[in-house]
Amino acid sequence: MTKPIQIAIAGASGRMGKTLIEAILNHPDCELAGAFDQAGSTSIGRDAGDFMGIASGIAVTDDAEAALSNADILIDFTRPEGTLHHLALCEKHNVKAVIGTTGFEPKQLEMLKKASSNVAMVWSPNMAVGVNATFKLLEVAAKILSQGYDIEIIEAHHSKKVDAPSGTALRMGEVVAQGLGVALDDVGVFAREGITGERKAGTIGFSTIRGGDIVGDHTVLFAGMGERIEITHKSSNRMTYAQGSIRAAQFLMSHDNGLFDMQDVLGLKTLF
Ligand SMILES: NC(=O)C1=CN([C@@H]2O[C@H](COP(=O)(O)OP(=O)(O)OC[C@H]3O[C@@H](n4cnc5c(N)ncnc54)[C@H](OP(=O)(O)O)[C@@H]3O)[C@@H](O)[C@H]2O)C=CC1
Ligand SMILES: O=C(O)C1=N[C@H](C(=O)O)C[C@H](O)C1
Repeated sequence: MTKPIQIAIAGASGRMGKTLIEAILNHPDCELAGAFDQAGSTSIGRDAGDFMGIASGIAVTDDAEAALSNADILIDFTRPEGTLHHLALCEKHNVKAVIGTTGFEPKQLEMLKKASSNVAMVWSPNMAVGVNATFKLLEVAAKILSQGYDIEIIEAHHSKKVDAPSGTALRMGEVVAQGLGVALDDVGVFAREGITGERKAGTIGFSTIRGGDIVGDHTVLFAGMGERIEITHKSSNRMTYAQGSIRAAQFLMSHDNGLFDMQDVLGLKTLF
């Protein structure tokens, strides 16, 4: 019998933190090794399973190092500055990391990549299997529709989301741009207001919707003359992100260092 994977959760009281704790407590091959959050969070000192009426035996702490001390893997869905701090602790304590946080500035992303030379890490803006399948579909669509189609990416999320466009929308833009043989930095259009002039051919536009409890919708629109193609993914439950994160944790158990994404975890890079 293989030993259960010991997993610590950062941002334990967040939307994803709680979903991850629920997924781990219900998973036959994983154990909750620690749960932590920021000092001052109302969850500190409470049992990590409190919100679902379960006694997990793990108290939420504001001592990240203590929470990581018995962990094989950290799963972190917090904010870029928090994630980078936690990664430094992972380096110190030889803990692998599954990172779902989005909204990194380019400099912060460099720091994350640097940490992966010592920490085995999966970082993906979206852990859901369906979204990663959609990335693959977009790769193909962009190649077929590279001429004569205007490309727009529309995303919608709940009112509490703090970054825009979503990490997933940006990754979709990167995948499409790569399919077109250009860099997203050169063709991305992130805002339109006033007299914008006609749409410039070859650009990729982004639109953001924020409202209510929308878990996460993404559409890539290829608008041609006389026809439109829309590739859409809609999330209705955060558990898909949590289950994907656990698959990422299982994948990392056989790696000592390096930066991977969900395409690696799901074996999609070599599919076609
Ligand atoms: N890759 C994927 O599949 C997905 C990624 N995400 C991303 O995950 C992140 C979290 O999303 P969500 O759970 O909705 O957000 P929440 O705001 O619900 O949760 C964030 C958690 O992180 C904590 N936190 C905030 N700032 C810091 C910090 N500087 N250091 C340490 N902890 C901090 C919060 O604590 P406090 O409450 O005290 O502020 C809270 O517990 C976002 O970047 C989001 O885009 C979300 C879903 C799927
Ligand atoms: O903040 C969220 O909720 C989500 N964030 C991720 C992103 O920015 O792409 C993934 C998912 O869309 C939910």
